Amino acid sequence: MTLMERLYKKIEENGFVCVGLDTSLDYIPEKMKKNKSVSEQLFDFNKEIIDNTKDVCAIYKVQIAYYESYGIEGMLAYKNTLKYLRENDLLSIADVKRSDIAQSASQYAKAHFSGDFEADFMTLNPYMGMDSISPYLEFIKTKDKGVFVLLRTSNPGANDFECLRLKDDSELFYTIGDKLKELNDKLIDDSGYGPIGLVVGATHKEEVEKIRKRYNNMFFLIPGFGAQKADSLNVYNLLNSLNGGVVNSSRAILKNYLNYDDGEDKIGYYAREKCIETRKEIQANGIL
Ligand SMILES: O=C(O)c1cc(=O)[nH]c(=O)n1[C@@H]1O[C@H](COP(=O)(O)O)[C@@H](O)[C@H]1O
Repeated sequence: MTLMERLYKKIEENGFVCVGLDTSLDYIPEKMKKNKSVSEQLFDFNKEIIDNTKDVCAIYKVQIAYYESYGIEGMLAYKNTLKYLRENDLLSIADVKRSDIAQSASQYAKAHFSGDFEADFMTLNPYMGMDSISPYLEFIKTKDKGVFVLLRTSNPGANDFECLRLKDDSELFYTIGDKLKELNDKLIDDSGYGPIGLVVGATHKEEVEKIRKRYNNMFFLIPGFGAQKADSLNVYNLLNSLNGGVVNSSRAILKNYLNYDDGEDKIGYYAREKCIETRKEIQANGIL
């Protein structure tokens, strides 16, 4: 089975939620931290989340900044989390948002598609141009990996550059999306899936249907639901196509336990409940 086939199978079996492991020591209860190194604290929290959510989510996204910010100890937890996911036949996205000249991009590809930090997918920033994306193709083809490229991000500042109007009055991000679609179309395999996905935030109501239609045969990574308060209807509209996508939620899942008196003893249980609730809220808009 190819990587994309495995991803679609996970979605079919477990639903479309992507659990974001944006893990911070600030969210980990003191009693769980006691007598442990920082890397153990972060990893043990992730393990609790993973063990309790693996049958109610499609994939995990590990946001690297949360680990880098703790130095070597954090990166040890990052490495061990990816290893644990791999060993348990679970899929991972390295949320690293890389962008660089081709030679450096090749090194990023090697760093995140092999060795200590190997993940199944990586997030990329396309603003340096297509030669900053193409070095990843070698790994995509030889190691069956995939990338998610930022298209329309969920933050308010997305409007600063992504939406700049070109001479023909179209917004800049559509030029980027069209180029990525062209590339992905060439890579679609016999199963009908391509390895280049788009990151489309669900916080921008106006254009979600247009984006979904225009890139109908591409897979979407959809952040913004949960802590960033995107409307569930936007998420539904972004998912609602043959090629669909996954919906990331990070803090709302990881910190759900804080809403309950017995939460500290049931961190994984409440993360699981939040995954199920997320799925239901989005599905309330229609059949997916
Ligand atoms: O690429 C991303 O994952 C991403 C793109 C985007 O447009 N917006 C966005 O929030 N993200 C990431 O998605 C996650 C959202 O986290 P929560 O807001 O806690 O659910 C974070 O890891 C962000 O870095």
